[in-house]
Amino acid sequence: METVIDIRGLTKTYGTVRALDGLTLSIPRGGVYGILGPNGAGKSTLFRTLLGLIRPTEGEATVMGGRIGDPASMRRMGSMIETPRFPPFMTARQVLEWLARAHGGVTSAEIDNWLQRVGLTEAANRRVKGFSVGMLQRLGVAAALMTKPDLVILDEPTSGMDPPGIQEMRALIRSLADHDGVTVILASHQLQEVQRVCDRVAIFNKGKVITEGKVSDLTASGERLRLSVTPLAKALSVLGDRATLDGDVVVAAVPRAEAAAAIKALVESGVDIEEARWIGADLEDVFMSETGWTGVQEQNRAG
Ligand SMILES: Nc1ncnc2c1ncn2[C@@H]1O[C@H](COP(=O)(O)OP(=O)(O)OP(=O)(O)O)[C@@H](O)[C@H]1O
Repeated sequence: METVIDIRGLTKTYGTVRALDGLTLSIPRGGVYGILGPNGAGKSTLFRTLLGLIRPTEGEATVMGGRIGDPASMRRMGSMIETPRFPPFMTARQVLEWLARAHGGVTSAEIDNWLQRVGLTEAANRRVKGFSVGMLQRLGVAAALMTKPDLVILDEPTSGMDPPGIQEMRALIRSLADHDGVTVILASHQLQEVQRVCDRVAIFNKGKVITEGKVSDLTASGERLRLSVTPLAKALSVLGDRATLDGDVVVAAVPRAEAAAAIKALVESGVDIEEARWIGADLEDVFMSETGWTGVQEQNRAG
């Protein structure tokens, strides 16, 4: 596997807080890679470290073969960290022209193309001080990509966007990976979006990677058998702690290899099975089980 980022034992401490705690991770070239984790898990700290904005306390990382801060590697990397800020009196086009002059090698046709790809053609000549958060995010993405990086890091690229904006951003991110050959690394709390757009993800907690893999593998490993049965109580007692009740159906965490035996046990106990089908876990289920988060805990906190 060709990698764009190799991280070995990266630690960043702030006083007693270990924002990154011996983090080790390799990110493959190509595709869209998601970094997930609850608030404070260390996602932004990792991005800032990779971009050379903060120094790690221990450990090392290479970005496209170069050490952190290596100018040749940094030139091949674009980024948008949090909602970007631009001089408010400039128009969107002026912002890109200004950044293009600083970087060099970006034509005005390319600026037009990026304005169009991020959906800002109509707003191109409006001052950014009137822009919504979502519009600033789009302009930030155009600014990050205009210099034709091989790798782009996007921290919460859809935060503050409305559903159509999120959909457009998803299509843009996919097209960057699929048609422009850019490796996209993004952090997001919007797990449904991540599941739709990312090829692989790493789930962080407390400065460490707790799970990493292809989205399809992670969600397949959480498959459940969904059973419409009567009587419910009998089915629950036969399946034991493998089963939970979801409304009026039983959801059983039974491996495929054991499914036939579980169904036979139900039938032999006098349970009628009206329907049995497999349902995949979604990324939210995987995230919650890996990070130990439960809806009940969250409701208790809110209450
Ligand atoms: N400059 C700083 N000074 C002190 N502590 C910091 C600093 N930056 C981050 N931290 C702490 O480091 C930990 C990791 O923070 P970080 O912002 O990397 O998490 P995150 O996963 O990006 O969170 P979020 O999802 O909320 O953006 C947190 O406990 C945070 O409070």
